[in-house]
Amino acid sequence: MPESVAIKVYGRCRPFSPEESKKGQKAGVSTSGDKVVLLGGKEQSFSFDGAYPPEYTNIYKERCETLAQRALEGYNVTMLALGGPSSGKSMLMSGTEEDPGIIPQFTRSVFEMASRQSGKDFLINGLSELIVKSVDEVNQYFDQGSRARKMGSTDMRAHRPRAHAVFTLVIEQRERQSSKVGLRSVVHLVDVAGLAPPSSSDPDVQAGLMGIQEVLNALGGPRKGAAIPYRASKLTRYLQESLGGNSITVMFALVSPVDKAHQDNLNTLTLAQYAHAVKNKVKLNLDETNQIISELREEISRLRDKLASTSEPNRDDVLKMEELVKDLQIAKKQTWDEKQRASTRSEEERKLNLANKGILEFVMDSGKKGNKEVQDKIQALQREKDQANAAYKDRRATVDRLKAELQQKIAQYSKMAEKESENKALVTAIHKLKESLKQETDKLKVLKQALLDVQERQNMEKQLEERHRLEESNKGLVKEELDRVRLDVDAERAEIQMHTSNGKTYSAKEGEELEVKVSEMKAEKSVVTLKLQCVEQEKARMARELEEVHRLHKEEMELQQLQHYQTFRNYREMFEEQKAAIEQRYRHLLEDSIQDAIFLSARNNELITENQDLKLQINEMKDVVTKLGGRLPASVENPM
Ligand SMILES: Nc1ncnc2c1ncn2[C@@H]1O[C@H](COP(=O)(O)OP(=O)(O)OP(=O)(O)O)[C@@H](O)[C@H]1O
Repeated sequence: MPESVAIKVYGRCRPFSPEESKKGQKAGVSTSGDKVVLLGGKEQSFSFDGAYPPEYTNIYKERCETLAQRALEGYNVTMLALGGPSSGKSMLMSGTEEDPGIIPQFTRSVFEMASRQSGKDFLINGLSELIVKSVDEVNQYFDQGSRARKMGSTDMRAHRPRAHAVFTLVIEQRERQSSKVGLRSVVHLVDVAGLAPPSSSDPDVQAGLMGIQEVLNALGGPRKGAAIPYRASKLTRYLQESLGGNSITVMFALVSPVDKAHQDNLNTLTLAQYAHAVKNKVKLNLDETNQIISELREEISRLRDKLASTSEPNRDDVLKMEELVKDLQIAKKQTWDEKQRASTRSEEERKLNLANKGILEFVMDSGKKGNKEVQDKIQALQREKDQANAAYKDRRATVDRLKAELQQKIAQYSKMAEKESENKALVTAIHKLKESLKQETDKLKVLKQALLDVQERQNMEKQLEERHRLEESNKGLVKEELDRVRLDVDAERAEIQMHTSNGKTYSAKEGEELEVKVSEMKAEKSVVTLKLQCVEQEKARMARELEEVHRLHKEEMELQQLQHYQTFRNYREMFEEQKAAIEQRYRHLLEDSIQDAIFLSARNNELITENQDLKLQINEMKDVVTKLGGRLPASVENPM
């Protein structure tokens, strides 16, 4: 049961800017308790759920943090900043690096709270499509969006209303060890572009502003009770659940402190007053995708059995089947696994792009030291892959076009052309198209395989190159070490020889020291040799691991190929069934037409005979009448 929850509204007055103070601008607003008071000739007071004076800095902690918890419990949440130009909306919602606003703080709370809930999986889709895994990722996307949105000057005197900003997080969650239905909540964090005179040149921004005003008018203002014009703008369509629907909504009515902003402040507070009277219908959002999918599957299988049991399928059933399959495809895209797969796919694509770039850089600076031949090979394979990709795309387009044409012809055929010759032409066209489709599909398969082969070869080459580099550098290190030991020994030997040639004799103590030195060097040499053996062993181990990875990869590829083959076979069987049904229908039509032709030809012969008999009778009558001296009427004289 939805729970009736009022939209919470808080007034907020920003501080005077240094420039405003310097110019000695007059104050136009004060706050007292839950009230915001507009000063001036006639004071106007507006009561809300709270009112924050300029010096207050703890709004997030006090009003927003608990909403992160509610969002994680499965409730939709909206936080909306409304106000005239330069009233402090961006400062409140986005803030600055030193003083972050509601959006960055809220996303941080969501991730922190989610990470504390062990035993649950979360899927957080930021900006509607991108699955985000960390606060930093969210912030990065948010910054990009903010930069794109900033159109107007930041000079407070020269404000142009800029775009509305809606930052949306979709939070999906499920329990890891349970089949319980998951939860899915949507969070909208909205900065509505300045409620200003219609000076904006962007009709979409203006439409959004007007839309919000009209919706609030109809929800809690003078037009209360009238139909709510959500469809008036994109913004209001998007925020339909936030205003009067299923969402816990908090609105911040932002006012500028200067009396020059009186009209903007009055507009803002009046609208906020309307919002204060609105009650939303809030409920827990269960993610029932899996249940819907199994219901659709059951219905499809029932219908399939029904269609299979009759030789003349009912057209409505066929249409319904198509609809159900479409629904199933849509529902499947909503599953957790599919979303994760999509997310992984886009992540892999991104990594691949970066990897390609990285390889190119590596190629450029490794000309001197790297294995030039292997690098050239990698580049050539990359080119081959690009070409194969392009060819694959072309073929794919041809196959898609042929498929579409085939579908069209089949549809035409099933609508039953009147004349047999047209039918024949269509059947011939269908056969031709089928043939071309088959050929193109085969070519496509070959291309796809070639593409996979190239990719695999490219990976192998990259791994070989890496191994080669490691090997070379290890060898270099060991060689350096051995050379050093050898040089030491040579130097020592040369010194001894020099001394002895100069007639120097060694005492027993010196001989002993020299022997110790020699044995130390021998030990050092054997350590280096041992290190070399270790490196060789490590190399052999890595080679084995690489082979294992390659084997697993190959097995996985074969499995995938088998699955693709199975899918292809299923499609072919389905296609063959449809073809047999169409041909059978065509044969029945042909047989009926032949029967009709035989019947009509027999009937025609009968009529010709009857006609001849009638002509004979008429002639006989003419003879009789002529004999009797009479005249026949003209119509009998000249029978048709
Ligand atoms: N709480 C605050 N403390 C200090 N300065 C603030 C505060 N809120 C807003 N300001 C300052 O007031 C000016 C206007 O604020 P802001 O850009 O957030 O307004 P806005 O309503 O988003 O404007 P617009 O809709 O026209 O883009 C900025 O210079 C901002 O730094």
